[in-house]
Amino acid sequence: MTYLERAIESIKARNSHEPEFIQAVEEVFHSIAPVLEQHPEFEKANILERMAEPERTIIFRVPWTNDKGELIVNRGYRIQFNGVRGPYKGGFRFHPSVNLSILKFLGFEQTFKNALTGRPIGGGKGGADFDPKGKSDAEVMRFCQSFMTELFRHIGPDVDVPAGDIGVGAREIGYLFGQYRRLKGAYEAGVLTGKHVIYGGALGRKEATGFGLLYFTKAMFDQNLIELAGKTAIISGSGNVALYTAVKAQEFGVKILAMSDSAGYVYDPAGIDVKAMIDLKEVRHGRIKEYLEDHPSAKYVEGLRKIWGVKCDIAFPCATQNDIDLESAKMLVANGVLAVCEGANMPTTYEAMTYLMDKGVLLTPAKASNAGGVAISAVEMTQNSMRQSMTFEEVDTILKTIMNNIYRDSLNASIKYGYGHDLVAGANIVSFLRIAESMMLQGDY
Ligand SMILES: NC(=O)C1=CN([C@@H]2O[C@H](COP(=O)(O)OP(=O)(O)OC[C@H]3O[C@@H](n4cnc5c(N)ncnc54)[C@H](OP(=O)(O)O)[C@@H]3O)[C@@H](O)[C@H]2O)C=CC1
Ligand SMILES: O=C(O)CCC(=O)C(=O)O
Repeated sequence: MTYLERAIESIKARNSHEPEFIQAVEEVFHSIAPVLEQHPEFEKANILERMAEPERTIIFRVPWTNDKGELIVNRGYRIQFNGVRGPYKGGFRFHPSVNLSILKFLGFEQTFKNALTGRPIGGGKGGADFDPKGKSDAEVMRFCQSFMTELFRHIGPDVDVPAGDIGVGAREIGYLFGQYRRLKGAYEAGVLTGKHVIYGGALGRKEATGFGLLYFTKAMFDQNLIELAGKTAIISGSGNVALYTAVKAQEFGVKILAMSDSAGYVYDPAGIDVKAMIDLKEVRHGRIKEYLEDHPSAKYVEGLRKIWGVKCDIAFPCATQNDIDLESAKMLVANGVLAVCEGANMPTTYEAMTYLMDKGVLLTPAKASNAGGVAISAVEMTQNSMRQSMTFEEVDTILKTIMNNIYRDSLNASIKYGYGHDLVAGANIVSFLRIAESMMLQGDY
């Protein structure tokens, strides 16, 4: 058995009840076999097993009272995965499906993604099995206050800097920040990112993940001499990442044919009216099928993953993990898809990813193509430390540069290690090397 095989076996045995976590680890570690051959020192330092074990996992009780006066108990988590390159950094997910496996996969992915940005940030992730959907503002506030009442002692601008993810936007970040400030008795603006711009958030953070995804996609299309303008696309999800993917895609001349939520998708042959979709989702907090009320030519189809049967040139999975399974990938290929560009974290199963690449479909790996959000979170941290703020245009220019750099670095690493134009392998290798070398320099922790 090679070192790589032994390490994977050991990690699987230690985390046998965590399928999403094992999936994320295997995907990265399979890419780095040629790197290990050139760096025998990594085996001696047992880098792989150290990298796959979070530095710290915090699990805590979150009691709160609902509007009926009932006391509800949720479970809160913070995984401080790897702090070798800076304060732990990564979002909170509030969703009923949240468990240790999902948060560990997200924390592991985040560590690699953050290294790709080139910014001085480590990796972490957190959240709770709390569902903000259908809750009043007052209930969400009480939940966030209780969550932060435990968590505040574990985070800080130089320690661990959380942000948003599924179910956590500017509203939740505001309540969390307010409670942190109250408990600390200090205005530590850089303790959370994704804050409202009126009190220390960065202009452009809200748009950054979606816009960054399009900058990365454009770099890939340019490299392959394919025109982006005039293409058709479908986007799963209709949350933060999906909406701003739609905005920038449209600006680049792409026609969005369909978008979804967890109940179903809407198809608009005239092209999705993105402004109306933002109003429906961000302002009115409606379900996606309500889009039909003002757009009678559109149709609504119920069911998870049904959207992948819509014929398109580009698929942007922007909802959640394992959204594109093998069956969905086969539908996309049968309909002639050119590219799958990942906005969500690990939205494509390993089998689906392998199938798509074997069929010549261009694929942008999430940890590279959705890194724009956390990259601009790091810019927000910088602004907060300097007590300054930048214009939207300044932030957008930084975002473009970072996304183009990630594309270039991933492509070069893929070529250097014999993978050709495989951005999945390239992104895994670049980030692995940055983390491994930083760990080697800091001793055997
Ligand atoms: N926000 C950010 O900056 C970043 C987010 N990401 C990733 O992008 C993805 C989307 O995040 P974001 O847009 O912030 O989240 P939001 O909560 O804003 O939106 C999530 C969207 O996905 C849909 N969805 C479909 N199926 C599921 C499911 N099984 N579980 C949860 N949601 C589902 C939701 O529909 P419904 O309303 O019906 O639940 C909703 O439309 C996630 O994978 C996240 O980790 C990655 C990088 C940065
Ligand atoms: O902005 C951040 O810190 C985290 C964003 C995030 O959760 C992600 O990149 O998956």
